[in-house]
Amino acid sequence: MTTVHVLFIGAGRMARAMIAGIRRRQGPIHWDISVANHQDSARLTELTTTFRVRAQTDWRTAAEQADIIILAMPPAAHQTVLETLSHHVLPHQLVASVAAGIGVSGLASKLPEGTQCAWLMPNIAAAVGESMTLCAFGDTVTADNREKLAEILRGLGQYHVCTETQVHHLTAITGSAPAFAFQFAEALEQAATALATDETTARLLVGQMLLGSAKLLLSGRPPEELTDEVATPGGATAAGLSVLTEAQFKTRVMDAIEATNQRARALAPET
Ligand SMILES: NC(=O)C1=CN([C@@H]2O[C@H](COP(=O)(O)OP(=O)(O)OC[C@H]3O[C@@H](n4cnc5c(N)ncnc54)[C@H](OP(=O)(O)O)[C@@H]3O)[C@@H](O)[C@H]2O)C=CC1
Ligand SMILES: O=C(O)[C@@H]1CCC=N1
Repeated sequence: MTTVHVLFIGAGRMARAMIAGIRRRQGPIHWDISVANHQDSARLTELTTTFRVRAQTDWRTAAEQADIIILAMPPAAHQTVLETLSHHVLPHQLVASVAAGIGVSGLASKLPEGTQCAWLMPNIAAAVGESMTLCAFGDTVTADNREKLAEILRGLGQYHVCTETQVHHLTAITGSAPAFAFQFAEALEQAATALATDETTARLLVGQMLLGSAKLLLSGRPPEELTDEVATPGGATAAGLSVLTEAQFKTRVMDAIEATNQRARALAPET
């Protein structure tokens, strides 16, 4: 079995979800994973014991051994880290960032010319192998490194290769929208507990309802058609849908998407 060395710089929520996803998959590669963060040593200890990863107090040492370096830290931390990394990165290595707004061109512009770069936009469901991850590759990435990264992304769930511009526009849809879905779930759970049941039951009812709805969507049927199938003409669901329409539900969702993507662009360091 091939061993591939992966270094995560940043050990927060996204790194944890990705490592959990990678460790779930029984694929053709053995992943030797190192993890570094800024200062939270308790976090590194927790990751080490849970996921068989190596904690690194100085990522520069581990960077030399890495085949793939994944930047999983806030966009604002990239400038300094990339400046240092540019003195260490080697031509055969792949540098990938999951930071919102960063862009594969932004990444490449701060590293030596020809450095192999990729920009990923996973989501938190990577932890359960159900992320919808976007991936934009830089021009210089070799077929071998594309395949290695693809193997990581298969561990996280589904992935979709697209352009950098598409990742900018779709960040809110795949990276952030799980939080919107969780807010919807929270509102439904609150209604369920206020009206009829306990919290555990409410979680099951709402979670299974969302899972079933997602499966129907993934079967390829359009949401308008599925909505019509639920809403019997003149029936109960139609009354609830009118309230959402009155509140301009779809417009508000679009506003949230735009605000998210704008903020992502603003957080990224200038190229
Ligand atoms: N959370 C999500 O669902 C998603 C997040 N992302 C992206 O993932 C990235 C991380 O987000 P998230 O995990 O939520 O954030 P967290 O705040 O949970 O984690 C950030 C991590 O980065 C580390 N860090 C900060 N500065 C540095 C530095 N200079 N050098 C090394 N490590 C550093 C922190 O270390 P310490 O704790 O020691 O300070 C921490 O481990 C962001 O760029 C975000 O845009 C992308 C898609 C989804
Ligand atoms: O909130 C954030 O900035 C990150 C980007 C996508 C999801 N979380």
